[in-house]
Amino acid sequence: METVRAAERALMARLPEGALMQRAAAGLAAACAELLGRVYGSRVVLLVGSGDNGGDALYAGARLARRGAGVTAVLLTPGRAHAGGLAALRRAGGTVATADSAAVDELVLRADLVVDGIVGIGGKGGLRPDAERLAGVVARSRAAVVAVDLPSGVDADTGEVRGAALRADLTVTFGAYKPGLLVDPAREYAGVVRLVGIGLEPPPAEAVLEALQHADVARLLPLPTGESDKYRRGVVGIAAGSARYPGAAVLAVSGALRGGAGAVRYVGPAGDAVIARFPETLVSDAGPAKAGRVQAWVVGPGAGDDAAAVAEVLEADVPVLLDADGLRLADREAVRRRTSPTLMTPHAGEAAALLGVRREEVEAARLAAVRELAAVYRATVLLKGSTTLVADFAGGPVRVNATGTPWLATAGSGDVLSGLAGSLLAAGLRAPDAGSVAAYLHGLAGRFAAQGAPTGAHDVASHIPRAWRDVRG
Ligand SMILES: NC(=O)C1=CN([C@@H]2O[C@H](COP(=O)(O)OP(=O)(O)OC[C@H]3O[C@@H](n4cnc5c(N)ncnc54)[C@H](OP(=O)(O)O)[C@@H]3O)[C@@H](O)[C@H]2O)[C@@H](O)CC1
Ligand SMILES: [K+]
Repeated sequence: METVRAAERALMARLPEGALMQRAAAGLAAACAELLGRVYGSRVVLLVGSGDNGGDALYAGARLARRGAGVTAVLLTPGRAHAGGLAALRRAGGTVATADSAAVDELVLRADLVVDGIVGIGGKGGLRPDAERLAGVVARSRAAVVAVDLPSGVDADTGEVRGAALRADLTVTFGAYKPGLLVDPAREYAGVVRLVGIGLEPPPAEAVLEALQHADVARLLPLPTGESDKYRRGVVGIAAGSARYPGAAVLAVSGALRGGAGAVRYVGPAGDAVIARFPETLVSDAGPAKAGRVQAWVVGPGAGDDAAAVAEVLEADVPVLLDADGLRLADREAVRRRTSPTLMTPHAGEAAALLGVRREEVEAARLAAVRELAAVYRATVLLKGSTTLVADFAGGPVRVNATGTPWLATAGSGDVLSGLAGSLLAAGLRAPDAGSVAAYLHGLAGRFAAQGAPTGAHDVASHIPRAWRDVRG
């Protein structure tokens, strides 16, 4: 499993700094050269802060200057720039300016490439005023922007962005991905992220985030054996849909049929619509308590105000997935009391309502929000959005899903996800695995369905089998 994590400052500090910085600068310079195409004669501006992040930029700038680029370092804190890097740049023929000199805006506006070495993992707080002003000039420039380690102004550990930050086309990061490069809103500022190995392997036990890859998902997928019958493969119960929203039931069932459970049992008022589309569904209109045995429940998509169904499901001693109206109707104490796993799948708006904060606060601090919700409900929480996060109340790394696509932001897409994740729960996956595997398959299916064009939720569901095949290789 590829582990992504917060920057490990203590570990880095024990290693020979000069050597690591040279490796970092070499990787950075190579990426810049690739982006420039032709290095000789190009105009490069380095924005240099007072720490080692600026040192990386200076050494990389020296490498580009040796290959014939015109390189100017703009120092934000003259007198405190990395001394070795500055000397190397000067030796290579680079020039130096200070951020307050009148010519700096012109330099930035005419540059082919701007290298953001203002601040890296050592940054605290947002950009300071002089850096903020420069960020504005960079935004007006046509230059390509390469961020060193991470875009200056974003929070490396949380992905939060308070105030202005540099917007990069490419971020060259060293040793390990930082949460700020993977979690929105910071992720948006990073552009394409390239990892340059510098010989630092983070200890997995200290990971803050982790991302499943194909091989991890393939290991977790529930596969039938010779012994399997439909009951051994698990029955998933779907309590969803209403007279007003029968489509939510159909879509949740469409996801559930492709999640590995042996059978799907539907309970609710949309049975006719479900059967018409998926005749293999077991349908009943009695409440969940009378529906017969299931190995996991999904409750909520399009369910309207059926609080009784939600309460009945929460009493069941099997894993429960709460989505949409189910999140709103569930009693917090009833969820906390449960001894079987609960998986909650809110989007930012629903998470905000549950936490009693504004939606913008959840969007600005997704990592903190998903952890808090998991702790408050003693549940596993899958926070949907441009980067889907899965946190468990027991702690451990938060899982970030890498397969999503903006095309998935379409009506009914969440209903498909809930059915799929519920089916994986019924097939025996742990709640964090069911949530993260479902998000992974759903994201891939969304990509296959969309292929660069708008798509509907039913189409995403019908591409789930292709996602399975893709994962299994
Ligand atoms: N260690 C290693 O082995 C390797 C590390 N590497 C590289 O080093 C980077 C980390 O370097 P670092 O620790 O020197 O911190 P860094 O991010 O440059 O910033 C700290 C400086 O900035 C200042 N400052 C703080 N906040 C600020 C703000 N908001 N706005 C402006 N300034 C602010 C603060 O000074 P202050 O003014 O607060 O006294 C301090 O001087 C890392 O990201 C990677 O690029 C690679 O070479 C690989 C090997
Ligand atoms: K930076």
